[in-house]
Amino acid sequence: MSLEIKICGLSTPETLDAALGAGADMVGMVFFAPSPRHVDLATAPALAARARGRAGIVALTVDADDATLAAIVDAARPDMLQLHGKESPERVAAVRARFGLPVMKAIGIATAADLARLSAYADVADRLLLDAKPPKGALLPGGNGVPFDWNLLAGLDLTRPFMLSGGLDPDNVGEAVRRVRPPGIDVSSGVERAPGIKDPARIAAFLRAARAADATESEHPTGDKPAHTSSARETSPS
Ligand SMILES: O=C(O)c1ccccc1N[C@@H]1O[C@H](COP(=O)(O)O)[C@@H](O)[C@H]1O
Repeated sequence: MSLEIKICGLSTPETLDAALGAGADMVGMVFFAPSPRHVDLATAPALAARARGRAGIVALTVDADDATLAAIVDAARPDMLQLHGKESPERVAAVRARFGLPVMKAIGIATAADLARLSAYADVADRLLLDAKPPKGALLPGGNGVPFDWNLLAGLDLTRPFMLSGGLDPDNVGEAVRRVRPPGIDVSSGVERAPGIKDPARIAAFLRAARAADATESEHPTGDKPAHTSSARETSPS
């Protein structure tokens, strides 16, 4: 299965087209007012219509209540919900049941202790997004452009597919793909020229570098099969 690539925080038709044209598998819209990438409910339908059928549409929310989620689902008709706040496993399960959409739960990683939280979420989410924990004082829970120590993922054995994120950019994504060999990757600020302003050239460079590393790794693996693939199933939580 080839690497799935998500470009997140797209908020204009031009940059959305850049991501689609460069071959992104998923495109993310951020519904979180403090973010410079925030998309409002009036803008979302046209953006989503542009992407529909060409890439998976992911709606990113942060600790949103049911009414807010309902409005977002109504406006964007996403293919997947990304929960990027402090949602508990119970809340993830409830959102999934209520909206009937696959859910990707973001988990902040800073130390090995953070990995202990993964299995509870793997039981209820369709996918996990392994992101860096926000730096102290950060205004956003994600989209901060900081990586975490990928060595922490060595030997990880997950029952769900995951996406690697946090501080990826066109220069480091090849190394990330070769070292971690994640099923998917996600990027936001690393393909911007300024906070919230996506750069079509950086989007294309990111996809090129990631695809090249994935192709090389598939043809000439440089290491052992990563442990996280040993039991990962493409099934959904019941
Ligand atoms: O992008 C945002 O503005 C954002 C806001 C609130 C929560 C998450 C957000 N983005 C997600 O964070 C990861 C990592 O971002 P980055 O690549 O390090 O900038 C990104 O993939 C988004 O899914």
